[in-house]
Amino acid sequence: MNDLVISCENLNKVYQDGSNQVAVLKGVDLALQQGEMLAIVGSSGSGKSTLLHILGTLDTATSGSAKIKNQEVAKLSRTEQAAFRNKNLGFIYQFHHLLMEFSAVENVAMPLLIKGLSAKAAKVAALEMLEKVGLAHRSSHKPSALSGGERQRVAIARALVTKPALVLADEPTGNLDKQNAIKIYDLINELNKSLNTSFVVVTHDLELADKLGKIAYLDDGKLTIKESQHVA
Ligand SMILES: Nc1ncnc2c1ncn2[C@@H]1O[C@H](COP(=O)(O)OP(=O)(O)OP(=O)(O)O)[C@@H](O)[C@H]1O
Repeated sequence: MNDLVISCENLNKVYQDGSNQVAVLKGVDLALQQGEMLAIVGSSGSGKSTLLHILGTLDTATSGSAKIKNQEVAKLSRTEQAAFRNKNLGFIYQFHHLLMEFSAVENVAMPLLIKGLSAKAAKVAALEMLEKVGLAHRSSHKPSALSGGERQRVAIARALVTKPALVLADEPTGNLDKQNAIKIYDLINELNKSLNTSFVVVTHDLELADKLGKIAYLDDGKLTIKESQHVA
C-alpha cells in the first residue's frame, strides 16, 4: 500500500448550465503524499473550489478517478462518504462557520461529540488542540469576543481535532489582513510538521501559496504543479 493521501487521474468535470455544457476540469492528474501540502491557485472561475469539493467528497467528477487514502470516493454511498469525511478529512472555509452561541472549546469539541466521544474526553482533546493553535487562554470565549485571526485559529483547531489525514481549505485567510494571513500560514506549516497532516489550500495569493510545499496552477481546466521556492 502506498502512502498517497490524494491520487487523481484524468479528472473531468462538466457542469450543465441550462442548455450549455461547461467543462471546468479537463483531465486533471494529481498525486500528493501523506504529509505533503499543496496550494491551488488560478483565476476566478478556473475551477479551484470545484476541485476542492471533489477531493472533499462533496461533489463528484463527471469522469476520471479521485482516490483519497487509496479509496475511490465516488464508489462510496452517500452515508459511507459522510463516514469517510468524518474519519479522514477536515475543512476550513473563508468565513469560519463557527457556531456563534458556543464557546471556542465547545466549537472545537463538536466534531468529536458527533463522532460519539464523551463530553469530557471531547473537551480535553479540544483544549489540547486550542493550545496547539495558541488559543488555550481564549477557550471559554465565544466567537463574537475573538478577533478574525483568532476565529480562524479556532476553525483550524476544529478541522484538526479529529486528526484527519487531509485538511481542505478554501481561501482560509481571505477575510484577514496580510499580517494575520501570514500567521495562519505559519501555523499551518507548524501543524503540518507536528501532526503530518496534509493540507490542500485554495488561495488567490501567490505569496501565501509559496509558503506551502507545492503550488498547483489551474488554468483552462488543466493543473500544472510546481515545487514552491519556499524553504521552511
Ligand atoms: N453548480 C454549477 N452549475 C453550473 N456551473 C457551475 C456550478 N458551480 C460552478 N460552476 C461554474 O464552474 C466554474 C468554476 O467554478 P469554481 O467555483 O470551481 O471556480 P473558482 O476557481 O473556485 O472561482 P473563485 O476563485 O471565483 O471562487 C465557474 O465558471 C462557475 O460559474
